[in-house]
Amino acid sequence: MKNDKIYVVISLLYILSNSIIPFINIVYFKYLFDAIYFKYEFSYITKITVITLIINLVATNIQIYTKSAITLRSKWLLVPLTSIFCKKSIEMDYQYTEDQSIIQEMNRAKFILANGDNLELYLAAVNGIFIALLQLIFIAILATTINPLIILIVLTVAIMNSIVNSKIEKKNYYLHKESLPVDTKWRYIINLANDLKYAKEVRLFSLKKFIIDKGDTNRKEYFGFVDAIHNNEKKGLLLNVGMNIMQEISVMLLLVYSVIFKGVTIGNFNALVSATGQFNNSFIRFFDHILNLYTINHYVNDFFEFLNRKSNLQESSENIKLDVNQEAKRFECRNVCFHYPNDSRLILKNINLIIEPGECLVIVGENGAGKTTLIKLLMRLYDVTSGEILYNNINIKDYNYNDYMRILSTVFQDYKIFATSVYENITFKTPQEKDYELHSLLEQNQLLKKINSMPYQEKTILSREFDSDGVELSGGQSQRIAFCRALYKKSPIIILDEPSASLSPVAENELYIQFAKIIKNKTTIFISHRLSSSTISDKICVLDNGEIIEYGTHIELLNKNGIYKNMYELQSKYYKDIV
Ligand SMILES: Nc1ncnc2c1ncn2[C@@H]1O[C@H](COP(=O)(O)OP(=O)(O)OP(=O)(O)O)[C@@H](O)[C@H]1O
Repeated sequence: MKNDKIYVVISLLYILSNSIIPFINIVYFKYLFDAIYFKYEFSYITKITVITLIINLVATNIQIYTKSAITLRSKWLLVPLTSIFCKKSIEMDYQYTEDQSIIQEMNRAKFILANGDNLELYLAAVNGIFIALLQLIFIAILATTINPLIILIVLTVAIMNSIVNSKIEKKNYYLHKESLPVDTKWRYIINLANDLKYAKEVRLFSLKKFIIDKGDTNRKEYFGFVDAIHNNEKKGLLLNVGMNIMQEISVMLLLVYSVIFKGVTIGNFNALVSATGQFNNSFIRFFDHILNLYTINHYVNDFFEFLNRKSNLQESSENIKLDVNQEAKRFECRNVCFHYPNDSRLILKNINLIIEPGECLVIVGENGAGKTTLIKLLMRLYDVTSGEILYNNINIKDYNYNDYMRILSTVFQDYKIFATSVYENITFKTPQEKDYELHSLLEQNQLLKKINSMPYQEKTILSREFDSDGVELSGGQSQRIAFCRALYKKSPIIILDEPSASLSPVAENELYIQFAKIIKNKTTIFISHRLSSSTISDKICVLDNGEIIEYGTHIELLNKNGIYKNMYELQSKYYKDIV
């Protein structure tokens, strides 16, 4: 209704035209047979025939027009619904993207949109229910005026059939639900063969057999579910056929009895035969549609459950505004402890840390020490389990969430380059003729020469997926694009999670020197495994098993003769050895 009011009007016309046709025809034949049997005048027969024909003609035309309009509009409805889904997917908490149960819920919600037929089927089921219901009402009224017992028999059998079918559909929905993760896994496996991201690993580690065997094992498991679904359907069909045969025999016997002993006319006999057939058909369709609706409704429920999923981030009534143009302020972690929602293991324990405005802090530590997790908390991708994080002496939960996101810029370890132009990849704006800011950023990050050599300079698409003139950048070049993106955002705080992972040591060194020039007054927090980066930092924080074990300047930590000094000396020894 919200997205397409005309659809509702068209549907009403469609429902009315479809439900009236069978009823009119049964009534027509009733009068026709009686007219022939009782030898009515020919003009009477002509009159009822012409009226029936006109009604049929008008109703059929409406039916044809509305049916095609409905098909078209149901397809169109996919567009606004997909937008709603995309909007929610983007707005939902980041932490949900790491939660398997929510990823599964999202996949089930996608089911209604993924294949346009599902939405069409859903809408057709809604219309079908109303059509069948109106047909049932018309025919029941007609048949009851002649012999109510017949409707009773047909109704009983139809209800029994429907109960059997609904039980089977319910079982099948749960089987299908169970089969979905298996199917998703299969899609992931076959994707490994086609997705060029994995092309190198697949070839170098001879993964052909590994992938195909895994795919085959998975399919066997999946077909176990498909088999069970088919067996259920077979059982249901057998029961339906048995009950229908019994119903037809008893109705026929009753009708013959009514004609011989109860004086039912030949017109009424014919009307009852047609009415029971039609009633049966309409009832089966009515329940078929209800079942379809019931089954798809599970997915529609998943769709709405996903849309209605509330944010897990703790809301604060404060909603304090932040100005993105303001200078950086002080960050403070006070007794911060954290565990992930699906795991009670404490990943961060009593973190106390101050990051002064404009300071450059490097977080170092072994794999799994909790560095990225600490950054996720600073970025409010997760809320702390206990303790608090303050920005400008105010708990970060009290700021308007979108404002808070705006003051942060990030380059992740697994940053993504989008299949769009250099310009859009950095600015996320529609291209302008001359963007001097972008130009100088490209220059500072040593990308200008490369970009100028591309077929359409900054308008060149950074992928060959849709465009043969597109360009695939190297890891280091892509990382520089990600840097430009973070700097173009002009936020006072920059967070970098292993920003130099794809750079050579020389390039890394150059990047840090330039970076130090560019960031000037910004607060910078970054994770790095290469300790050469820590020489440009103001402070270093060493994390071990979720705890800060050392904190201070590069010189202070070297003098401390602790873990940092060991790590640093080990790494510089490698560099020297290489040299
Ligand atoms: N979404 C998650 N759910 C549950 N546990 C997680 C999640 N993400 C990370 N962890 C766990 O938290 C711990 C710390 O991970 P984190 O990524 O913060 O470490 P890190 O110091 O950044 O490691 P690395 O240097 O390898 O990137 C690890 O034991 C990891 O398994």
